[in-house]
Amino acid sequence: MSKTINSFPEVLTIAGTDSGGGAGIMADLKTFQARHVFGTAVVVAVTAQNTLDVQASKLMPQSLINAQFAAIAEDFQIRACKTGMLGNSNRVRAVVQNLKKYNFGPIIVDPVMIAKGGTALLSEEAIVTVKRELLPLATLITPNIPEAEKLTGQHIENKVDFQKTARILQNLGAQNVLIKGGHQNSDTVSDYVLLANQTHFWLTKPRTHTNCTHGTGDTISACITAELAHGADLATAIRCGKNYVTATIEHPIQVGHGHGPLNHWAAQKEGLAYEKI
Ligand SMILES: Nc1ncnc2c1ncn2[C@@H]1O[C@H](COP(=O)(O)OP(=O)(O)O)[C@@H](O)[C@H]1O
Ligand SMILES: Cc1ncc(COP(=O)(O)OP(=O)(O)O)c(N)n1
Repeated sequence: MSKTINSFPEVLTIAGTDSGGGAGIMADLKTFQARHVFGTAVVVAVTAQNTLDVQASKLMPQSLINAQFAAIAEDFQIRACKTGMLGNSNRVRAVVQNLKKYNFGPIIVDPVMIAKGGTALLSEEAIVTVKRELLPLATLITPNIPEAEKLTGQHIENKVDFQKTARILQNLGAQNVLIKGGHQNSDTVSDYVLLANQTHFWLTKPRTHTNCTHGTGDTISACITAELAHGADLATAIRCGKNYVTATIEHPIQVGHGHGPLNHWAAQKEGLAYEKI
């Protein structure tokens, strides 16, 4: 007789798909799988994308977004969730309404705006909606440098700028802030964390010189979501996210001809696989 294993926390990603398998919902689900949580998804947008560029995209009708939320709420006990590509103001509002309606645990907001190739994944007008309506729901917001600059109007060049910007994001309503430093021009990559209780710290790793960094933002936020669902405290979850994404970048795989995807097997090789099963 087969034995049912029922010890995987259930989590949710609310984002866009990437036909090339490297970013968006695809990166989230690969990370969830590697971190031993059961991943579900609300598809807000579909993109025709590969490692070279985003070639087309379509936003899902709001009724279908609502229906996906309802289907998940009816059948799963979501312990933590994250948002990614949300497209435009109406879709951001639809997501906000659903997040208020259902209790899906801690909300990790990755305010995805622009793909590596330069394509906008969030309309300019929607940035204000994210700021006013989504940010106050965020347990943690995880912008990269350009996203943090857009949300706050603050230019980020040095460590003090990171700190000021994180404080502005908290004043806008996000409880905790992680500003990712991948877009710096340096031999190390430093991310800055400001927690709700004002504890703050830097997470610094050597920069890997590779073009296989497609999906890094999705991956770190998905890993943090998974760890929170396992019951980790936020600081531990963020440190784990940083270790996980670093491992996936440090051991590149050869897929596609542009910005390659991450190696989601790498973290397991490094003994970072979740032990509690
Ligand atoms: N070349 C790299 N080497 C090591 N870590 C990196 C590299 N590029 C990005 N990271 C890390 O990956 C995560 C995502 O970074 P970032 O590129 O800033 O965000 P996004 O993918 O959203 O643009 C961060 O933790 C960052 O420090
Ligand atoms: C559908 C979709 N969602 C998000 C992204 C952006 O992913 P991110 O990890 O922030 O960065 P790059 O993929 O641009 O490196 C995406 N491209 N597609």
